[in-house]
Amino acid sequence: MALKVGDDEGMVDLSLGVLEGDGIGREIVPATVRVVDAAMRATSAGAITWQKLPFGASAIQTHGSPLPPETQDALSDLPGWLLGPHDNASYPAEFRTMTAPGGTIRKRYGLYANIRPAVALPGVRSVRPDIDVVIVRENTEGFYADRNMFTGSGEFMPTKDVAMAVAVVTREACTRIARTAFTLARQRRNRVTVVHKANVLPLTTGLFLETCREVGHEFPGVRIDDVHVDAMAAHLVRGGDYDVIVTENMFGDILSDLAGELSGSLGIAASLNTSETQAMAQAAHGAAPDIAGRNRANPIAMFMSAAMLLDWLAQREGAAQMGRAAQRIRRAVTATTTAGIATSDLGGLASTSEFTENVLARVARWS
Ligand SMILES: NC(=O)c1ccc[n+]([C@@H]2O[C@H](COP(=O)([O-])OP(=O)(O)OC[C@H]3O[C@@H](n4cnc5c(N)ncnc54)[C@H](O)[C@@H]3O)[C@@H](O)[C@H]2O)c1
Ligand SMILES: CC(C)[C@H](C(=O)O)[C@@H](O)C(=O)O
Repeated sequence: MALKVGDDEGMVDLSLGVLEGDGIGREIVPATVRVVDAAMRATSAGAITWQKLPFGASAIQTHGSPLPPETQDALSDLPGWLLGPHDNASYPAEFRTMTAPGGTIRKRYGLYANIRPAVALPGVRSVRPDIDVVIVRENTEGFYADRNMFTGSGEFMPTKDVAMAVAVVTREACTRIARTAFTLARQRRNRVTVVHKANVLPLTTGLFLETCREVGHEFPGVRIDDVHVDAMAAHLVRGGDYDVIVTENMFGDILSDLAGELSGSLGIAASLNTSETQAMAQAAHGAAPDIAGRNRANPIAMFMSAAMLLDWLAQREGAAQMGRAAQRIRRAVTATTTAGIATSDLGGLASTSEFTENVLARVARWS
């Protein structure tokens, strides 16, 4: 792994990957690199060497694949990276039949836990200003699994008039994601809510629920309850108070977009994908082709995802200064929104670059 804790001060010498992706990724990812570098400098946390790797539509042009082998090889050796959103729906037809590249990366590197917090920011509009939940999404199975007994890969068509997708749920994957959720709840408000659909899918989501309940016995201080996914959608809008929500892959995909938008905008919905050894910062939102190239995208989700990555690396390596750099990014973002500066998705007037410059100024100001 390309991470060295350099000296007694905990300064790091670190290589991280950068995969810009498509659409607004080309705006928000370079902005994030600047913000992370500024926060590392301001906290004397050390230096990051960024490895820019081919990914997305531009990689189809240059390397014949949205996720070329050289990118995959490079990621194997890195402790972490920033992944911009891809606009796979716009790729040429032969690439649209493949698993979306973001999903492929999660499975290829075993990034089984997708941690997606939803919390409102000060100073900007929010449907649920009180929301403070973390959705822990199982990232490798369900309908996204690419091993099934019929084809060994995702969806298939037994005849030209019938299409099928087989959801895979294993006790092993449920156990590890449940442990992630309960461990996180211990650092928060000691409550885990399992979201499932066991009234209709008692074998697959039933196994998920049963396994989470079993794992709950390992964490006696943490309260556990469960809610059907359709009811959870209603409870989240209505104002239900939850702490950690653990759920399977596709339910987590949908509920995290809902929770992000309720907190203010999809543009602030951060996420971190992790295994035991690697982590990938990735906004929960997509490439937003409707606003791409117009300097209108909200970069907060990507900034906050990067802060989550720094925290994860800091914890794993015992490099406390990197945790301070993460905290510096979060404080600079909230100070900026508190000052009433926000992009249009949050009701503000700032462009992506104006918002970024404001955050950069605040990152430096406290040094
Ligand atoms: N993680 C990923 O890489 C990822 C996630 C979701 C969708 N996608 C892909 O992105 C493409 C577009 O998908 P979609 O339109 O369904 O979802 P989307 O998340 O790209 O956009 C949904 C809506 O949210 C807005 N939005 C999203 N991010 C924003 C931001 N940072 N700032 C301001 N507004 C923002 C968009 O303008 C749009 O109105 C598709 O090709 C899809 O497959 C990729
Ligand atoms: C584009 C797609 C692979 C992705 C998903 O469905 O997981 C997206 O919605 C996300 O949440 O990152």
